[in-house]
Amino acid sequence: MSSPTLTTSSLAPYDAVLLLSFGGPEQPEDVLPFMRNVTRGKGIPEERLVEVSQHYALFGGRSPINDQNRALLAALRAELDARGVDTPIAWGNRNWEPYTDGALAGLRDSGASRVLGLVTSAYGSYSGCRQYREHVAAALAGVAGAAEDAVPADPEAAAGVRVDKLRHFFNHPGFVRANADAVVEAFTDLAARLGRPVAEVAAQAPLLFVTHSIPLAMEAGSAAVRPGYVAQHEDACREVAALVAADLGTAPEWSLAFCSRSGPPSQPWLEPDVNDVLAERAETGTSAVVMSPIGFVSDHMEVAYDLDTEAMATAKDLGITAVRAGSASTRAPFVAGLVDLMLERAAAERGEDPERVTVGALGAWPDRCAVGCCLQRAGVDTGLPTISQQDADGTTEGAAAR
Ligand SMILES: CC1=C(CCC(=O)O)c2cc3nc(cc4[nH]c(cc5[nH]c(cc1n2)c(C)c5CCC(=O)O)c(CCC(=O)O)c4C)C(CCC(=O)O)=C3C
Ligand SMILES: [Fe+2]
Repeated sequence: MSSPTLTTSSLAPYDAVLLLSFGGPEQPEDVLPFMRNVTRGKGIPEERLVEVSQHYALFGGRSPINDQNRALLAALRAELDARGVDTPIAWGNRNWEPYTDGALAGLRDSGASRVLGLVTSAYGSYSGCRQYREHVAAALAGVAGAAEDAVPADPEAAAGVRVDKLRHFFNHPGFVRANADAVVEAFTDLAARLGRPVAEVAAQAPLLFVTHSIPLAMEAGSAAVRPGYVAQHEDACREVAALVAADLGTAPEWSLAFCSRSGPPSQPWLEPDVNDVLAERAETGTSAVVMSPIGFVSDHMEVAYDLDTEAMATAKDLGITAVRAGSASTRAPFVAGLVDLMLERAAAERGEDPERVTVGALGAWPDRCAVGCCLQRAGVDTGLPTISQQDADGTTEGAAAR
């Protein structure tokens, strides 16, 4: 869905784009070291580590996420080429190879000094926003040769590379359209399985949007400055459901459920869990559902295990026919929307006033986060160096934190 206002074929002032993602193991020996990277300092119980390692073992010790990012990288390259943009695009992960520091060092060595970072998280929270911003700052410190426990206050200046993170895209029309297309396909598939008209099925089978649960303290942290993680999801869900209703001629009843809860049992996380929702639904007579993994950009391990393996088994036990909709992955509207966002941001950095295309009620996410946005725990600002943040006075001119 390319916007008519974004016809320029330049990403100037950016020298390069960096796709930033979570990373995942690619062979059995990688699983435990990857898990330790992810959970370092997070207070995740050892039993949970062992349990999640077994999810990876079920899939031969290989997460699908890296191949999905390779596919996204190729799709973005093709879309940039189609628009006549030859800006290079690289890829780095937070938790596994290829790591962000190596990608940044490579970009710097090839002469890049301004990089546009695209994080594969649609929604803002510590997990999807600040944790990546702190991670890039630490990676830049590494590129600059600083010790791991002595991150300079301005890692971008030290490394000679500035990284701007692209705004969150949960309410961008490309992401919403891609998810809606996938849900329409899922209802069509469900109707075929039941041998009934799709409009009739959409009127009766609930649409369960599913996302990653986070601790309540992290949810509160996400909601301190802007509408929080849950509010962002509800906005996206409402928009996806409206497009589905327009396509199918019937508005499905929808709700938001959570998966992949972690952490100690004493720590409250967002609920309801998708398995509990299925059980409640079965009790009130539901016999068919569509599950849309709206919180996930691709069908990585949370989708492959928590939805396709665990929730599907729950549904089967309960006698519910369930179809899992696809994710945005490399669907054309999503990929085109991401390139629209890159062009929008580049125009803004050139001092132009591009249209900030969004759907829903929340408006465009700011290009730079406010101080105190997306803290890990509400009210606790560790003050760690981060990229893509405003200065304390709300400007972006200072050197310390962008
Ligand atoms: C909001 C969110 C997203 C969605 C946004 C986004 O996409 O960024 C996401 C994505 C992902 N999470 C992933 C994997 C894991 N997440 C874990 C743990 C955690 N996730 C959390 C949140 C999120 N996570 C949180 C609050 C924790 C507790 C520890 C902490 O506070 O950080 C653990 C440790 C074991 C466990 O506890 O489950 C693993 C292995 C993978 C890779 C999958 C693959 O390999 O295909 C991906 C894409
Ligand atoms: Fe996670």
